[in-house]
Formats: sequence, C-alpha cells, structure tokens
Amino acid sequence: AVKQYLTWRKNVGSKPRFPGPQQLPIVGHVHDLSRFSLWLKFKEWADEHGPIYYTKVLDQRLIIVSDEKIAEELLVKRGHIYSGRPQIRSLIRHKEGPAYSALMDRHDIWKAQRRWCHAAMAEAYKHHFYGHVEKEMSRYLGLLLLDPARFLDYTREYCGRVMSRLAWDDATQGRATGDSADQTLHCMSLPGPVTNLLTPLWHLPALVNPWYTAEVRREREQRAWWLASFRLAKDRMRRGDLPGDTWAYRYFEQLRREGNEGLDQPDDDEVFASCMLGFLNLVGVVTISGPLKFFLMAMALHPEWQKKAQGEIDRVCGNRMPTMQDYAQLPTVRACLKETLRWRSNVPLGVPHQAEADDEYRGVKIKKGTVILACEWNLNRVPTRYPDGNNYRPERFLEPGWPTYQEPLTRYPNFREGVSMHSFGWGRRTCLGQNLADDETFVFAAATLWAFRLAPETCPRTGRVVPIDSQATNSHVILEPLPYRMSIKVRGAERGRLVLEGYREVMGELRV
Ligand code: HEM
Repeated sequence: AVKQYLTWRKNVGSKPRFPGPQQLPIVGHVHDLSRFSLWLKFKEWADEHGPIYYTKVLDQRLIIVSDEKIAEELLVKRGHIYSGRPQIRSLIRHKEGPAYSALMDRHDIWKAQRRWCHAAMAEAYKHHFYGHVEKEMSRYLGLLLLDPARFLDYTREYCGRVMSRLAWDDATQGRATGDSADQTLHCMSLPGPVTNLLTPLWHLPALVNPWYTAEVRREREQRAWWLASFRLAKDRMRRGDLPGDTWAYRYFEQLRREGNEGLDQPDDDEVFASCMLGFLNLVGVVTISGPLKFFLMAMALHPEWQKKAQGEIDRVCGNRMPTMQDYAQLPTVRACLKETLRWRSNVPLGVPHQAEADDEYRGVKIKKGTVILACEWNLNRVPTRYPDGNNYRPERFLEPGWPTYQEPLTRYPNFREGVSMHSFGWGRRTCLGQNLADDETFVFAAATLWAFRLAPETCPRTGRVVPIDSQATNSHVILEPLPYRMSIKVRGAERGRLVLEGYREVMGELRV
C-alpha cells in the first residue's frame, strides 16, 4: 500500500495519460463500480472521457475502448502484444490450462487446442453440422408446443444438446452442460465469489477459505466428468460404435492415422484432449442461448418485426419447417438476429485482453499486465455507426442508407463475416464458434417464428400486459436475460400437426 501510494504521488500529473475518472490511491476506482451491469458505468464514463480512457480497480490497470478503429489498432494490428488473458481470481489454473482455452495465456497448450478446434469446427461447418441443428430444432418445437411455459429452459437445453451431440454423440448431456457452464461463469464473474472483487481473501488458508474449497470441488467434478465422457467415447470408438460426425471421432481417427491403432494414451494426453473437447462443448451453450432468449423477447416486444419475418418465412417455406437451405431467402430473419446481438450484447464488456509487454499508444505508455476491454455495449452504441443505438432497428441491416447495410441480402447480414463482427472479438483471440452460432441461431429463429406467435403475457387476474424488462439480466461475463414470461401460441392447427409430426420423426434417433 505504501509503495502504491508513493508511486501514485510520483505519477500524478507527471506523464501523458489517457483521460479517465479520478483515481484514489491504492483502491483506484473500485468504490464506484457496481458488481452488476458494469457496462452501464463504462458507457457513462465513455460519454464523459471519450473512446479510450483509463481506470484502475485495486491493483488492476484497465483501458476501456469504445471505438472500433482503436480496438482494431490495439487488439488486431498489435495482436502480438495485446492477446494475453488476465487472471480471474476465483478460477483455478485457467491461465495455464488445459481446461479453458478461451482463458489461457498464449502458450503451446493454447496454440494446439485452438488449431485443433478451428479445423474441427471448419470441417463440421462444411456439412452444416450434419443436420443436428435441424433435428434438435424439431424436438424443441415439439416440446414448446406441449409445454410453452418452459421455453427458457428448453432454449438452453437445445443449445446444450447440439453441443454434446457434436462433441461425443451424447445429446442427453445437454442440460448438464448448460448447468456446468453456468457454474463456471459464476466463478468467473464479479458478482460471483467475493474473492473476484476482494482478491486478497483468496490467499486465506484452505481451512477458512470457503471460496477456494468450493472452486477446487467444482473444477475437480467438471474435469472428472469430461474425462469420463472422453473415455466412454474412446470405448465406443474401439468397438466401432462412435458416429463419424463427432469431434471425438475426429480426434481418435487422427491418433490412428499417426499409428496409435489401440488408442492407448498417457493420462496427461487424455486430460488434454478431454479438456479440449469438454470446453468446446461447454462454451457453445450459453453463448448461444443468451442471444436466443433475447431474440424471443425482441420478437414479443416488436410484433411488427415478428410479422415481417413470418411473412417472409411463409412465402419461402410454406408448410414445412425452415432449414439451412432457406438461408439465402430469409434476410429479415437474419437481420432480426443480428440486431438482437447488437441491442442486447451477450458479452457486453467484451472478453478482456491483457498486454503481454510494455507498449506505447498515441504517446501514452501502456504497461505490461494492463487489461484492454473493447466494451461491446459501447461499440454497439456509437451514433455514427449505429444511429438510434438504444432501440431495436433490424432495418439497419436491410435498407440502403444505414451505415451497416451490406449487399447482397442473400448473404448479409450474418454472424460469419461482414459488418459488426466485433461481437466475436479480436485478432488472435477471435471466437471459434461464429459458423456454428450463425447456423444454430438462424434455424432456431426461422423455425420458431414459422411455428409460433410470440407476445407479452396478459395477466389473467388484471387483464393487463405483464411487462418484460429487457435490461434485466444476470451479471455473468456471458449474459442471459433473467427469467421472464411470454405467451407462445401455435400458428394454427395445421402448424401444430406438422410440429408434432416433426417431433415424432426425430424422437427415436434423439433419445428424447
Ligand atoms: C453469438 C454467439 C457467440 C458470441 C457473441 C461469441 C463471442 C466471443 C468473444 C467476444 C470471444 C472473445 C474474443 C476475444 O477475446 O477477442 C469468444 C471467444 C471464443 N469463443 Fe465465442 N462467441 C459465441 C459463440 C461461440 C460458440 C458457439 C463457440 C463454440 C462452440 C465459441 C467458442 C469460442 C472459443 C473457443 C473462444 C476462445 C478463443 C481464444 O481465446 O482463443 N463461441 N467468443
């Protein structure tokens, strides 16, 4: 504390610095930071201090960026410096790995996992994920018809099932995958264990440190579960019973090609591979379920857009459930999705990048260890890029004249390429799931609107509309809305019959 106070005294007014809120010695600006909806505070400060500003929380230096060009200059062009990850206090060993590739430093384990996952994802995308997205969607529509009140639960389960099917042919793990992702996110987030804010508490001895012991247990259980799933898949591979369209199959087949016919591996290699597949499986659940839940909400709150999208779907698909084959013909559906991710970012703060070396930008020294946050919430509200940014306006992707309009509409907008791709991060750490997000959200949105009419609920006692608070979210690093209620009604008897027919067709295969 004394050292920090003296450094602070020495530095006040002596060096060029980025603007930012007034810092107090030692604590920086911790007193002013809410543990919830932090992005709103960062937006307030961006409005006051500009597109790049500095703040400090305890001993962590933060640079908050709210401009796409600055973020690109730092995180892409200088990606060799700004691609590290900061320590999340209450998550064990994440910088070293091999468990969470998205949160590792850039070492050989990260490189090997990233390269492998990138190739596996690209291959699966070539086959549009082998039709699993559509099959799971038929199941989802059937469940929604039978029990619409559980739509939030089913939406998350749909995402979990697609992932666990792709990872190791076990969609029944979908729900557990979502729960496990939730627990991990809790440990990563400021409103999670208090040790993420009051970091020195983490160093208390284990006997009097409930946060540490809980995390050790959580991590041990998660890794044991991943390893068990991996070994089960390996047994099935040996028996010739593992489907070729799983990532586990791809991994084992590579071992065989390298001459390891029996698939015998040292424990460390099994742990490495099970964590790689387990994490890929995990990361694809809430990243997609958050935007999907916000999409349903947006449709209920904006009936005019719901109607437009449904008109388009009915024209193109008539009496059959939409699939990826209809992608080019349904730009309104894609625009509504793209606007959903902009309006209610699922990663509103962005994922932090850490400076791996000292640097200088615009005449200001940036020290190794400084965290750069390209704040998605702010980037999505830059008025010159996104006019009327606080409101839901899908036409910004559909009508010439808007800064984000792109042709041809048979291709744009989407989540794979083109404008506004900052939602998926930057440079060497860019998201690996863009193709999957694009397919999975498209089929979900088109098929749900094909089958159902969504609206805010009316209270049976008062007859009044039950309001939906679109800003009420959890405060995880990756967001989902807080539970909300909605009316979901099938669009006529014929659609209902078709939904049930589709459900019956996939029941046996999906082990519903
Ligand atoms: C709408 C859905 C999604 C959004 C908005 C999103 C966004 C992001 C963001 C912002 C990052 C951090 C990038 C950076 O640090 O600059 C990231 C990283 C990552 N994402 Fe996604 N993501 C989505 C879906 C997915 C899916 C479905 C998967 C996989 C199944 C996935 C896998 C990953 C991985 C593995 C990383 C870590 C990359 C690395 O650090 O090397 N994401 N994502």
